[in-house]
Amino acid sequence: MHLSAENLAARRGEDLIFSNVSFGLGGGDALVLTGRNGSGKSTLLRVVAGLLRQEKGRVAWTGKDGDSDRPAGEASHYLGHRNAMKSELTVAENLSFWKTFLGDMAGGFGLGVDEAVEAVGLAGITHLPFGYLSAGQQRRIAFAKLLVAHRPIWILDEPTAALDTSADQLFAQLITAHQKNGGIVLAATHQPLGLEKAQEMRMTGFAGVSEGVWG
Ligand SMILES: Nc1ncnc2c1ncn2[C@@H]1O[C@H](COP(=O)(O)OP(=O)(O)OP(=O)(O)O)[C@@H](O)[C@H]1O
Repeated sequence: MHLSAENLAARRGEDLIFSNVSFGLGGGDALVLTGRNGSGKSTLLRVVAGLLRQEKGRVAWTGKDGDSDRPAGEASHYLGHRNAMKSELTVAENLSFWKTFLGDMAGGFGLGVDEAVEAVGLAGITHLPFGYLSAGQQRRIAFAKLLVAHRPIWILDEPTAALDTSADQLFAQLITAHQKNGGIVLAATHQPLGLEKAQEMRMTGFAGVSEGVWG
């Protein structure tokens, strides 16, 4: 499996936010985007997820079965700043909706709703409306959405915002487990996620990017 981005450029409104961004990730790889506020991290994630059209360049993934040059969004989970859950529905109803709506892609199976909630440390609250949960609990349930349907690519925008230290560690373990299963992770963050073997790409706005290794 391979996710590749070549010479991407993106515009928001009138402004070119970045250009000439390229990377290639294979199964098990993680790329962490860092950089100041407004440097274009969320914009790049949204382009890769297929939620925003790029100005230039291409992004594509090739599946295990040789299914090549497909839009990366087809194979991705996207966890944005917002949690994509309905406040008035219960946790179980929200996650069941996503499990049915997304379904599993070839190559893996999502967890059941109860198992996924347990995996994010919140067993026993699936009957509560999502809107009753604390900000950190809501973020944990949003993360459980990644577990209920199989997608090889996880695109994560500030996944640990509003989380306590134990949740930070839990998310790092879940992301690492995804990598060990051959998954790809692309994440934007202002704080180290504690991932093993993650590459870093520092977004510097229109001036370009520099690459290094995180941790
Ligand atoms: N809809 C829009 N129209 C015009 N400009 C936008 C729009 N959305 C974002 N921008 C601008 O695009 C630039 C990049 O924003 P982006 O959200 O990608 O940055 P970021 O690196 O993720 O920032 P942060 O660290 O604050 O989350 C910013 O200058 C922002 O003001």
